[in-house]
Amino acid sequence: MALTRVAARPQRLAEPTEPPGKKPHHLPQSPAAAEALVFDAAVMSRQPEIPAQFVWPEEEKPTAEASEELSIPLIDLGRFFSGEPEASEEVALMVGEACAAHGFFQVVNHGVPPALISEAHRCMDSFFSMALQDKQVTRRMPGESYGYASSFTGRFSSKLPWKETLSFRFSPSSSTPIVVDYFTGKLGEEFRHFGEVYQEYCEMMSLLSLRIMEVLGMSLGVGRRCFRDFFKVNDSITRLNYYPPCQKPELTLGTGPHCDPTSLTILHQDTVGGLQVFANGRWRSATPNFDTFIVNIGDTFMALSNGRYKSCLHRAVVNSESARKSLAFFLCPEMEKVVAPPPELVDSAHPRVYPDFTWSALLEFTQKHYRADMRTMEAFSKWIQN
Ligand SMILES: C=C1C[C@]23C[C@H]1CC[C@H]2[C@]1(C)CCC[C@@](C)(C(=O)O)[C@H]1[C@@H]3C(=O)O
Ligand SMILES: O=C(O)CCC(=O)C(=O)O
Ligand SMILES: [Fe+2]
Repeated sequence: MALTRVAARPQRLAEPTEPPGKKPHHLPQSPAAAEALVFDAAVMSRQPEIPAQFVWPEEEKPTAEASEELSIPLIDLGRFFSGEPEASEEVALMVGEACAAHGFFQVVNHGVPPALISEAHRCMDSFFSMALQDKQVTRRMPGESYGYASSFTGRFSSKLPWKETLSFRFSPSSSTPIVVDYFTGKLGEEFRHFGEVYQEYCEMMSLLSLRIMEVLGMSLGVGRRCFRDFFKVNDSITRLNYYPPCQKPELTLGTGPHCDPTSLTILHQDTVGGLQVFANGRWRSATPNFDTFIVNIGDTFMALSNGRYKSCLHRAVVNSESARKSLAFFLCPEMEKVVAPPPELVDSAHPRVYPDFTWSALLEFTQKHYRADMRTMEAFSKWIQN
């Protein structure tokens, strides 16, 4: 990405209040940090080196052994909803084992039309191939979770991820087609088709999330309705990840090692591959499979399970040959709903692991005070209790 300097819009960034005892993980660039750095992927790929801000520390750089494939538990949702109790129990057992071990599985027979998935990928190609200034029209403002971001140059000063993202909100209870309105409102009437594609995609993702919540409820012994009802109304985020080719892929990361702070992530990656999961003490690659969605437990659901299920540690690597894309649907509860495990999951042998919190508080923590990584919940718990 070419390093160009543009006059920074004068903007007061929230004074970061780092969690006590934690070295500032990142500090939003203050206006005094002078001009915002703008990285233009279209130009960068012709530079011999990558900017220093994109070079990650030795201990976090991708390694060759991580490219070995991970055998991902394959969950057949058709079997769970077949009406045969034994089949449902068997599927719930498989999901429970995967979630207790590493918080990661994939679902097949999910009911999402392949044509919709293909069109969603095609629209992503079209959006991210636009000129930077046209994408910047939807630029993400400091502290916000929605909009276009190029490598988060405005948020972080080091370990920049080699990616561009477009994130937007979805709520099934919205009285208007919120995704259509976002695309037509931000980009104009000519983007109505994009909006309709992603509106339908988000509606399918929300329904799929609720079906997966039934499986998770059964697997934890709290019943199929427990988490399905908790997330029936949700305030979720869809993120389009675009990873440009990088001439030094061994020096950087598309997305750094992290657990999603959200509840459940349903991810569809294109055929290029690059998602890696930390399981059994090693990084392993998740091989793309067009017919399945990759599902991972996030921090908020880990708290809802009172720590029984693991928030999945994962990252994304890039390559020098081709761009890579992934669509991530992040299921999130209503903003002010109290996140606390069902009483069945708390007893003398399983005391509360995390304090009550709201998603809005955790989201604000990750957007204004702390860069989500593999210790977000530890830092957040300290932060809200002080
Ligand atoms: C609520 C969110 C914050 C992030 C997007 C969603 C869920 C995943 C989070 C993220 C991807 C974790 C790694 C760091 C991050 C800054 C990123 O690389 O994009 C995180 C997202 C964010 O804060 O924008
Ligand atoms: O692109 C990927 O495969 C992973 C992206 C991711 O982990 C995220 O957006 O939270
Ligand atoms: Fe993630």
